[in-house]
Amino acid sequence: MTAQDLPRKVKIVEVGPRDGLQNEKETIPADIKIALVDRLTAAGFANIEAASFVSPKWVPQMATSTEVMAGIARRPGVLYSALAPNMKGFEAALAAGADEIVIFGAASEAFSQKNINCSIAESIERFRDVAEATKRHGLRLRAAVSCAFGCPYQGEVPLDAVADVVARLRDLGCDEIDIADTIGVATPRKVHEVMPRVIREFPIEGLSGHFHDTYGQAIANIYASLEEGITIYHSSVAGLGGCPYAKGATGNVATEDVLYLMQGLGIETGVDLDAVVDAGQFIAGHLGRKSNSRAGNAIAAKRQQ
Ligand SMILES: CC(C)(COP(=O)([O-])OP(=O)([O-])OC[C@H]1O[C@@H](n2cnc3c(N)ncnc32)[C@H](O)[C@@H]1OP(=O)([O-])[O-])[C@@H](O)C(=O)NCCC(=O)NCCSC(=O)C[C@@](C)(O)CC(=O)[O-]
Repeated sequence: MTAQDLPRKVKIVEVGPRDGLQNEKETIPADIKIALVDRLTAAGFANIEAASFVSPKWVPQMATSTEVMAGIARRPGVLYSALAPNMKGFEAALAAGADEIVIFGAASEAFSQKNINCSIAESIERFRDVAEATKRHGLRLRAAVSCAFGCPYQGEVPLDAVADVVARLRDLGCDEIDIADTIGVATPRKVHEVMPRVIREFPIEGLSGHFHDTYGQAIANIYASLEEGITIYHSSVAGLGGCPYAKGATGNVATEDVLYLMQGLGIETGVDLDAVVDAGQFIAGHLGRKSNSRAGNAIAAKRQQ
């Protein structure tokens, strides 16, 4: 396969304000989160994961989600997504005006227990109510499948387990399903095994690749996913993040790096790389550390010359 055969256009879902920030120890003021989302909106993303309505005891950083959703300057046509693990989360996300509800399950029993305190089967039952309510209110429904490429607790995750969860989430009426490498252990070979298997269960146009970059493989894994025809990718500005229930896992692949890759391949994203570099420098500055984006730092350094 050559670069000519890759998709010509992809959707990048910016998950920095949620997946990126949820793991930060210091409480980030809502106005900083709002300023970040507004910068990302201005950069041209069609979909931003802005909030998470989960137990504040489990993930304290997301406790300001209602305030964040109320404060952002929404651009018409942009989807602002929010995580909701149960009906309590759904009601809060609905009241906050989320455009898309994200339920989040796992292909690994052990991870499901640690992350949402229930088995995979129980999670599907909880999600059923959320899915029905989401559809009833005319909102979009997305689902994440954590540990699709490996689990921090049980290690190897069988392909059939991934496919089975994808099929169960499909049956709940999901519009989009995220195939997540929660701990960043995948390599392209694994991607070429997992993606074709899940494509058999769910329309390819609605499948996304959600890669963490713990082992530095995320860009290679995205390229492998492009070769499989996947056209939706998640990334986090400045490479923010890590999962609170996956120790040692680093952030999502940096959005700036993904945009640089897509630009180089001539693949349309509709997102302004320079504006994302600015957003990355803004949030890294607030956190008092260097951005994790190689491309973002290189572009920022070049501007100083
Ligand atoms: C799912 C639960 C709630 C179960 O937690 P539980 O303790 O089994 O739930 P519960 O129903 O027994 O409720 C316990 C307490 O939480 C409250 N509660 C219950 N639900 C909510 C809610 N929605 N919003 C606010 N509060 C809530 C509830 O009211 C109660 O409060 P109390 O009476 O003790 O004061 C808990 O395990 C939880 O919140 N987990 C969150 C885990 C999480 O957010 N993980 C990170 C996101 S997933 C991720 O990052 C992976 C992803 C998506 O990016 C893809 C990838 O890379 O893999």
